[in-house]
Amino acid sequence: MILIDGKKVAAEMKEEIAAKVKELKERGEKTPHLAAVLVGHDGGSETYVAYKIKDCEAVGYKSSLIRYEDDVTEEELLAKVQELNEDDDIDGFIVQLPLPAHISEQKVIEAIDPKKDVDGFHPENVGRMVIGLPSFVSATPFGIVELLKRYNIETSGKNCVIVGRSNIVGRPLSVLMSQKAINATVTVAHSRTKNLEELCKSADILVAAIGVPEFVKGNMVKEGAVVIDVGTTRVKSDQTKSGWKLKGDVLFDEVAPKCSFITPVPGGVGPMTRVSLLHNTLLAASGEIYG
Ligand SMILES: NC(=O)C1=CN([C@@H]2O[C@H](COP(=O)(O)OP(=O)(O)OC[C@H]3O[C@@H](n4cnc5c(N)ncnc54)[C@H](OP(=O)(O)O)[C@@H]3O)[C@@H](O)[C@H]2O)C=CC1
Ligand SMILES: Nc1nc(=O)c2c([nH]1)NC[C@@H]1CN(c3ccc(C(=O)N[C@@H](CCC(=O)O)C(=O)O)cc3)C=[N+]21
Repeated sequence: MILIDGKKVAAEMKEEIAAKVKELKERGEKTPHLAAVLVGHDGGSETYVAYKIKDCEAVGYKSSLIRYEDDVTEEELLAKVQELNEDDDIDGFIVQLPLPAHISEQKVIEAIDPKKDVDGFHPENVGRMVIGLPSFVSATPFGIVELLKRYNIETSGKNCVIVGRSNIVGRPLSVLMSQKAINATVTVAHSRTKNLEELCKSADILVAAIGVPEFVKGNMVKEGAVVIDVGTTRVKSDQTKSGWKLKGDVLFDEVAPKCSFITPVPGGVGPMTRVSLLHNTLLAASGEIYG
């Protein structure tokens, strides 16, 4: 069993990005600038946005954080998106999800200029990705594919089962995994899927992206499978200083001994999501996607 070290791969990618930023600066070009919009005080969102700012500093980007309280109106938020779209200094920005219930996430996502949509959530980027055109690809699926590549994991002709069909993870990952460069045969499972246990057991590559802690048990995994655990659920714990513990969607101790490769939580997919956002920001700054 090989433990996939997402933290290490992400650190390598960060170094590659930092080197490119250094070159840009030496050529006298603009410093890449990523902005993040955070609404409210959700613990998870606060953590992820704080990481994003730290990551930007580490590779030499400029970063900005725009904060709103929970009671911000949709109008105010849309006006800010417009302002960020028009701000020439900002190369890319993200609006952290989830948003409060009175704000339409879809409206906000569609208001983002696709050229600055480094999350890859705008329908234009999703559509371009589906037909294989240059696009910003959602950070988590991009990070997962990068992990498979860097560990030289064979994907061609393999049965890939993805549990979860969200717009930010499961669905875009299913598209990437079936593309010609990857060539997996993909099945997308969800809460209405029948015989999920058997289906998972048929997977050469099993991806769990559901948000149900320790859902995937040992008896659901084929001997020699590659298991990618996307889930990150914060559960209360009296064993940690913070009072929280992060749990994946995979019951690691049962599943790991059966795997050829497995990602841990934390330290697997999460760090790859973060570095993929940095990757997309560099693409946005260089105009490589849209010219
Ligand atoms: N590590 C990282 O970088 C990231 C981690 N995450 C984590 O990944 C997890 C999933 O996130 P996200 O994709 O946004 O989640 P969503 O809640 O948007 O989607 C969850 C998906 O899982 C399916 N599902 C839920 N319960 C079951 C079940 N019991 N059996 C089968 N399918 C089920 C749902 O089915 P249906 O559609 O039928 O409702 C849905 O398609 C979360 O823990 C999240 O925190 C998310 C993004 C990045
Ligand atoms: N607009 C938007 N874009 C996102 O990309 C986005 C979002 N909204 N909303 C929430 C989800 C979730 N997400 C994660 C990012 C990093 C880790 C991560 O770094 N995890 C670490 C541990 C983090 C910790 O210590 O809490 C790990 O797994 O090792 C996890 C999850 C991005 N998301």
